[in-house]
Amino acid sequence: MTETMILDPADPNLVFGATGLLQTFNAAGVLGPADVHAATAIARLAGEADDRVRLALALTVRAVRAGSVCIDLAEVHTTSFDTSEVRIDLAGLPWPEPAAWLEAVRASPMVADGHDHEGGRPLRLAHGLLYLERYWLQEEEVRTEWLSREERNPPELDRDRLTGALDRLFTGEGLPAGEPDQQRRAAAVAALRWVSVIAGGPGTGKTTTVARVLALLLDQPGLDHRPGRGLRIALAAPTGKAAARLEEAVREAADQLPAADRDRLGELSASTLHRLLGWLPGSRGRFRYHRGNHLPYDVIVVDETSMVSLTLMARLLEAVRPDARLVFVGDPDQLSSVEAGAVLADIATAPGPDDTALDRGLAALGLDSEPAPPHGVVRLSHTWRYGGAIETLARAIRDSDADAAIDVLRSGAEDVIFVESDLDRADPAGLEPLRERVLTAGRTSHDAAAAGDVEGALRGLDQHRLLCAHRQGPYGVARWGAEAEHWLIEAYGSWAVPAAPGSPVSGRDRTAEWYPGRPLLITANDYELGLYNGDTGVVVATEHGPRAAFARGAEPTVVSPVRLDAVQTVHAMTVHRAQGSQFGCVSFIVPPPDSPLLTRELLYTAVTRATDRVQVFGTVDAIRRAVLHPANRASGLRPRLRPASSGS
Ligand SMILES: Nc1ncnc2c1ncn2[C@@H]1O[C@H](COP(=O)(O)OP(=O)(O)OP(=O)(O)O)[C@@H](O)[C@H]1O
Repeated sequence: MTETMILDPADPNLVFGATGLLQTFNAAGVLGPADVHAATAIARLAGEADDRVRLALALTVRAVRAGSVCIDLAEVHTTSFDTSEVRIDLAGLPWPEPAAWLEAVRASPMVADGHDHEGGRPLRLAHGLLYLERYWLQEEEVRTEWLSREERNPPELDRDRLTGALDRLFTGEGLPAGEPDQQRRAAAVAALRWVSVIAGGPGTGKTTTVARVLALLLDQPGLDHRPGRGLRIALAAPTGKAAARLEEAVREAADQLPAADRDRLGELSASTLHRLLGWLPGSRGRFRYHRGNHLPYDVIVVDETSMVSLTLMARLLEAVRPDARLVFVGDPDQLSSVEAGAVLADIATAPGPDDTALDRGLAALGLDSEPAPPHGVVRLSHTWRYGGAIETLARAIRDSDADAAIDVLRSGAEDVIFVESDLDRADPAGLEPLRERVLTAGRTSHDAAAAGDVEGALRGLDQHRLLCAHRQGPYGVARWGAEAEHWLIEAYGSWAVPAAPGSPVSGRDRTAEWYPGRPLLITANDYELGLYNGDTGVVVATEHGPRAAFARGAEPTVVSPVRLDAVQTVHAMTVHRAQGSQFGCVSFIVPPPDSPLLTRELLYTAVTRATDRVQVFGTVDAIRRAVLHPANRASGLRPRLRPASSGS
């Protein structure tokens, strides 16, 4: 929901009847109606009359909506909750004095005070942070499940076989002289631990490494090596699109393995995490597999882990047998999940105790040139897919080097275009590269779709994607999607629109609405169809009438439009929604420098969605601001990823 500062009696964001601090913070746009209502109702039930405690509760609810797991009462007055598209002046608000506020919260009957306090209260104050109890429990679950896997005796392995397989599968060929083979190291760590992370940016060979890790494990003696028997392997990702990409990429990587390894691997398919966990209709977050009914797999690989929320990670970890290997794959520098948590980034940056078992294991494999990485996280840094200006730009953003990022943007490189333009205007200058890409990709997709070519239409769809940070306003999806649609109509005429301009909705020609090449966005999960919020597809003309096609590994999902409940036309989308996908060309509308959404992770994620060309539209000030401002998601996981005895 967009927050606003405007005090308008008809404003749906204002809660009439709110009192005290809740009213003030609601009127200022810090708290939304959901936060105020939740805090009022819970405080009433708990008999809590202290205004400051009600405010703390409402802010905790607000923080979760903005992606944080908890709040720090001493810091919250400086927090810009980053779902807001408008910056709110926090300094002018009547923030309670922090020490007294903390004491009031600590004494409240709504608050369980301390790590070990019994549960059953709505809030928990632990390690200086205030949580909704539900998120505290999930964070504890992730922490303890992760640590219990670290503390178990390492998996038993035949070291000689492992060394032989590492030598066969990781030759280091193609790496610059002297550069250590981090893929080999990541594979060894994945084999030697119950839980590990293969981290890296696009094209660093994460999936290639996954295929080889699986080959290493299948090479171990004592297993029935027939595909589908012996070692039971699951591949999963948070979205349908990401699962489809994982399946395809593992298949391609497997094709490059020596024949015997390839045969042992067989055909692997990937699913969404929801499907893996056994989504139950109408169960509101309960899954078929859980602590009391573990998943049957021996190895579970999860791709695009940056998109996994705290809640989903907690459900996954409890559902996985303690003696199953978990390999997480992802890019910790990307935006975090839409829902609360930044689990991958937390784990990838958490300090850890010395891992002596892993040190010994790596030494036995001759991989002891560096100490064992904390928490089994190995970062791949060599890029194999492309080395052009996109990579240089991504690296500069990740390294927080604003001057270097601006140099690349202005370098005139073929694959990085920077249009320095004031997008706040009605008719901004320099949009020609954007218009050209919109028209070319639209044409390709339409022509293939009109000819009934599903694959071609889907390929056209991925040729170009227009990304924004905001939904509304001069920098938002609504404006830029309409702009793109306008260009398409102007260039190609009526096929590019759902109905003739100006025609009343009731008089709409239903077939015209499903015109070939119409780009679609799914806006709610549909587990029956296996389509998920954020999936994109395209309408294709078939002999049976128009059909909606979605990329799904080897076989696209093709469904009748009447079966789609939550779908809209997508000419532009948010960067968040584009996570887990890549496109030939990406055009990114950079928000203004004062946008709370403008973070390093946002810019990095937008830029790295492109494989061949990125077009950035905005100002140098906004780029500089983004590069220098990392996202700020509060969570207690990073500092607490160590045994409780060493840090409560
Ligand atoms: N060690 C290697 N030697 C040669 N080529 C490699 C190596 N590792 C990866 N590649 C090649 O680099 C490309 C990217 O690899 P891969 O798809 O595994 O990367 P990724 O990190 O999974 O990428 P993304 O995150 O974009 O999906 C592939 O074409 C792959 O064949």
